[in-house]
Amino acid sequence: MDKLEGFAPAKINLTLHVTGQRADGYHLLDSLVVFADVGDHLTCRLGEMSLAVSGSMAQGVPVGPSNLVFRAAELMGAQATITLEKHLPAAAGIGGGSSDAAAALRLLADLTGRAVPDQGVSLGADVPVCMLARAGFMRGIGEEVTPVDLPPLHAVLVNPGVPVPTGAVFGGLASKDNAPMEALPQGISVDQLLAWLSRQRNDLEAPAIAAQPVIADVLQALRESGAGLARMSGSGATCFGLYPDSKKAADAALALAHPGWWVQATVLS
Ligand SMILES: C[C@@](CO)(OP(=O)(O)O)[C@H](O)COP(=O)(O)OP(=O)(O)OC[C@H]1O[C@@H](n2ccc(N)nc2=O)[C@H](O)[C@@H]1O
Ligand SMILES: Nc1ncnc2c1ncn2[C@@H]1O[C@H](COP(=O)(O)OP(=O)(O)O)[C@@H](O)[C@H]1O
Repeated sequence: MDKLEGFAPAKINLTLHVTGQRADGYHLLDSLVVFADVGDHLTCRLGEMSLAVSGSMAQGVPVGPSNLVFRAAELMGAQATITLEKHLPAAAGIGGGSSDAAAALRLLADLTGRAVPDQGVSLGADVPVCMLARAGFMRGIGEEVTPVDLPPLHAVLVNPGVPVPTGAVFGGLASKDNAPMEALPQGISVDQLLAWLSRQRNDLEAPAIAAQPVIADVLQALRESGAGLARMSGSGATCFGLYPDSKKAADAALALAHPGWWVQATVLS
C-alpha cells in the first residue's frame, strides 16, 4: 500500500441533550448523530511529515501542528505526507476538524497496521463518533458510541458564515442538567423518526443563538423553505432542515441561496 484516499463526512447532531457536567468541566451528552454525503477529502502516504490544505473552505484552516490531521499522525506515532481538501466550513458544529482527524486515523491505521488509541478521543470529544462515520448514539462526553439503524434522511445544511467556538457555547448553557433523549424505537419509519425528533432538542441552540443571533434567521429560513424539522447541529452555527425527498431538498437549497451562506443539499445516514 502506497497512497490511500479517505473521505471525512460532515457530522450532524440530529439531537444534542446536555445531561450533566463532569468535575473536569466537560459536559455529558446524549446525542443522535448522522453523517452527510458531503465532506472533506484526504490522501495519505507514509514518508516525510507534511500537510497541504486546499479546497473551497481551506481559508483560515491551520496548516501547522495544530491541525487535527497533524495531531492524528502524532497520536499514531507516524510520519506521513497528507493532503486535505476542505469543503466543510470550520468551527461550524459539523465536526469538520474531528472528521478529518478520524479519516486520517483510519488511513494511518491501515498504512501502519497500528491500532487507534481510545478511538482518538484525546483529539476531541467528537472524534470517536467520527471514527464510526455512520448513524449512532453519542454519550458520555463523546467517548461512548453505539451504531443505530436509521432510514436515510433528505436534508439541507445551512451555515451563515459565522464561526462559533464550542467551549463558549457550552459555557452559555442556562442549565447543565437536562432530560436525556426518549428511547428511540427500533425499525422506525421516516415519518415516525420525524415525529420522534420533533420531541427531542439541541440544548446548545439557545446559547449559540445568544452568541450569534443570525442562527435564528437560518432556522426561520429553513422552516419557510418547507423543512418538516429545522434544528442546529452541535454547537452551531450550521443548521439542518429535513425534507420528504431529494427534489424538495434540492428546491429548498436553491431557495435558501444567500450571500455569505454555505448551503448544501445532502442525504444523512
Ligand atoms: C458540541 C459537539 C457535539 O457533537 O460538536 P461540535 O459543535 O464541536 O461539532 C461536540 O461535543 C464537541 O466536540 P469537539 O469539538 O471534538 O470538542 P473538544 O475539542 O473535545 O472540546 C472543545 C470544548 O468544548 C467543551 N466541551 C466539549 C465536549 C463536551 N462533551 N463537553 C464540553 O464541555 C469544552 O469546553 C472543550 O474545551
Ligand atoms: N482539519 C481541520 N479542519 C477544520 N478546523 C480545524 C482542523 N484542524 C484544526 N482545526 C481547528 O479546529 C477548530 C474547530 O473546527 P471544527 O472541528 O471544524 O468545528 P466544530 O468543533 O464546531 O465542529 C477550528 O476553529 C480550527 O481552528
